[in-house]
Amino acid sequence: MTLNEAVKKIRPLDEKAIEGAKKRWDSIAKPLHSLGELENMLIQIAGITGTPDVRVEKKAVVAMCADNGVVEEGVTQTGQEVTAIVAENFLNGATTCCVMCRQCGAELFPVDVGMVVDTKVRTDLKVAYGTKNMTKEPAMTREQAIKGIEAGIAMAQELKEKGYQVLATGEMGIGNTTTSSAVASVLLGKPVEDMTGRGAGLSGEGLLRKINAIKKAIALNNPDRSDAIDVLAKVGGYDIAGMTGVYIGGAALGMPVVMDGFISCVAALVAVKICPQISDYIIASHVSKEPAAHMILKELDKEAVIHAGMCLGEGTGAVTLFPLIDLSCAVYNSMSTFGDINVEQYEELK
Ligand SMILES: Cc1cc2ncn([C@H]3O[C@H](COP(=O)(O)O)[C@@H](O)[C@H]3O)c2cc1C
Ligand SMILES: O=C(O)c1cccnc1
Repeated sequence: MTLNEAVKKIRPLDEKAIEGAKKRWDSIAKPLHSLGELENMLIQIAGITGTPDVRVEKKAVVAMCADNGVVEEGVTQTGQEVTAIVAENFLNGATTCCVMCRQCGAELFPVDVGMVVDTKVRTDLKVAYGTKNMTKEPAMTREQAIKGIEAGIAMAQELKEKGYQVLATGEMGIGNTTTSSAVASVLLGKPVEDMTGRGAGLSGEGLLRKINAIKKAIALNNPDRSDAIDVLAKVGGYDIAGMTGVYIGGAALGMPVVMDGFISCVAALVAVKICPQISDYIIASHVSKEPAAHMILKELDKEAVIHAGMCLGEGTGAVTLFPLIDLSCAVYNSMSTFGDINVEQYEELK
């Protein structure tokens, strides 16, 4: 499916299914709306999937792996080689996100969308061997950015065919908090200083270099704020593009997509700028510790239920939401209703 085809397929949520899910929650023998956002999450999933019969048994994380040319500017604490090491560790079950997935019964699918080396991770959706250094030239061409997005759409399609019912976005790409801050700064029209944090543990001196590199890249490439693909191509990366595609593909195929942290939220912002309706298909998980994370969530008009000071990436925050979705489903699907029990006891609650 091309980007244009996917965008054309996106429909408003199913109002009948939403009403059905609300009715189901209100019939359950507990105080009304007392599970707060956990109730809203399932109502949203009902609207996305078009049925109040909410089942979220098969869950997948797509981890978009790519390298970012801007790493040459000394904007990260670790070297570029770490991208490939962690990417291969996804296959060995040896990353943080793998451990979390195992614990809660989710599957992780790493994809090489643009790493500088080939590894055992699948390369069939690879667009290029890393982006260019955006402080010297555009990170990607527009065509490459669209190919990156279409890699994400292809993954959503593949996982839908394999029977997955909910997707989460994850990534691995040293330097991708630099590109995320650049994209966010342009799309939100906010100062680079306010949008930039320490990523995976950058020193104070490094943070200054990072801010300066982002400023230089934006000044040189002059991305068009009203054209999210232009912004993504000039100062983004393949990892962000791939995740943008997962949101677009998920929305086109009627699948909920759970956002992870800062990088993941920036990719969602790009998707929503391409097609605002996609927002209805996105579920927020946590508020990353990166300083601009809450601003992106605000721009997306999303409420994240987990405030745990996490800033790991890979999809870890999104996977942390999975057990909460399971708990919510368990209550929704198996609790007794006011109709099943002695109604008089509960009369006051209704
Ligand atoms: C060993 C290691 C494992 C990781 N897993 C996720 N990230 C996280 O850190 C990177 C972004 O931070 P920055 O922009 O500062 O490079 C991304 O790959 C993100 O997923 C990691 C980073 C490291 C070092
Ligand atoms: O919020 C995130 O996803 C994040 C923040 C810092 C480093 N890696 C990921």
